Amino acid sequence: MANPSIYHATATAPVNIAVIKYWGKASTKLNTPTNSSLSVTLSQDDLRTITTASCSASFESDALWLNGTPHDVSNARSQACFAELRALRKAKEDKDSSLPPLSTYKLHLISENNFPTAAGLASSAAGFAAFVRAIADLYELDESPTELSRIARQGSGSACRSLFGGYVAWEKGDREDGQDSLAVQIESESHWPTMRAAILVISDAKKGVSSTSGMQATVATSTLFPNRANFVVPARMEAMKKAIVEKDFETFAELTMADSNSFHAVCLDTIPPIFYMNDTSRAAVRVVEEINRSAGKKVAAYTFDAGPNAVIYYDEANQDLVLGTLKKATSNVTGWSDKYTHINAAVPEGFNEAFLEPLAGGVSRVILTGVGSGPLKVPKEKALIDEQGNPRSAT
Ligand SMILES: Nc1ncnc2c1ncn2[C@@H]1O[C@H](COP(=O)(O)OP(=O)(O)OP(=O)(O)O)[C@@H](O)[C@H]1O
Ligand SMILES: C[C@@](O)(CCOP(=O)(O)OP(=O)(O)O)CC(=O)O
Repeated sequence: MANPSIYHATATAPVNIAVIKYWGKASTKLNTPTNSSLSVTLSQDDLRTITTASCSASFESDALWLNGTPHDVSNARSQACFAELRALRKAKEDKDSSLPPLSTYKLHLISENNFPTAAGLASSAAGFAAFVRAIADLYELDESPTELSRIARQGSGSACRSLFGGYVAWEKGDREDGQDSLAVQIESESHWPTMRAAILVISDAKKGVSSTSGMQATVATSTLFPNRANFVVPARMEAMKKAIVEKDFETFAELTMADSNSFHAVCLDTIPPIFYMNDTSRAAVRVVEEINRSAGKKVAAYTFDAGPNAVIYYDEANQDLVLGTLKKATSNVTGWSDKYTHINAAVPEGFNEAFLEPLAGGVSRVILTGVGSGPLKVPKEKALIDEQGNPRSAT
């Protein structure tokens, strides 16, 4: 028999990979950034978090199960998200006394990522976006994704961008209280639907230096950093928005690669230095540069987050050039199945094949995906809880 006193809602949320990177906090308490950033939301057909938010008068404490294991929610970031969402629900209940008092109930969240957690594949972004979206749906909140992004930002900065599909900016904001540090959609996924991303998984181990501690060390010690945050990124944000609006892939590629390199340069300039890229990552950079050189124009753009994995953006029009080359180097790894059997493993004319070998051995898996939508509602019957409120798996 269903337990009528358990309320629940389920949502999925996407990963986003920044092309102008967030690196540096203006306030660690508010989790506001030193610079604005901009990302592409990736398709949930390939990478997604699914989260069921449930609440009941019978629950004794707030709790989260992540991939089947209890996960701490006593940290300030999760607590900030809970508190803000409860306050919005409470305001609704105060206006309408017929509403059940969900804001007074403890929350149980059950969440699953269908990709490695804490491995530089933006799990915290999809994770906190799904966390906030699912609770907002449970509470039937009317706030817009931009308003909810202010809450998700406090869970993990990059999460604020995962509340939208397509091309998303996180405007750093200027206010002391962080209220204007929000995500906005620049263009939806349908504006430039031919944008594709090939992720080369070089390591799915948990990374050595977390983004949070890494960026704080950079702000504290890098002399290159103020120039990046105050001058380089603001100009790039404007140029990147224009490139996206105009669907100008060459400019998009130039800016994406330059910004990834600038971010990893300030990491190297941190004391002690932080290395996220490894030899295989650098081999991926050389392969992309060689694809572009031999094609005579920029048809591919690499970017690396706080880990060694490469994300390579390209336009579907150049799929054969880009995927053909990547397939030639990595055809033995998983990810090339089904939809990609027709891609001929071949390099562009004039491509120097000596660049392929250093990449070949270091890639463990490819994930071939594209631009995608923001969070989605999941029907009640697919919730990650059973009728008694116990966790159950999505698969
Ligand atoms: N589905 C989820 N629900 C709630 N929290 C999550 C979820 N997935 C990940 N997280 C949180 O994010 C943390 C991992 O974030 P971390 O920044 O270390 O790695 P990452 O996001 O995979 O990498 P990066 O942000 O550098 O790309 C987890 O330990 C957990 O606290
Ligand atoms: C390199 C990045 O991926 C850093 C992401 O940092 P997080 O959003 O994980 O950091 P916290 O706010 O401390 O949780 C660049 C980016 O996504 O913009």
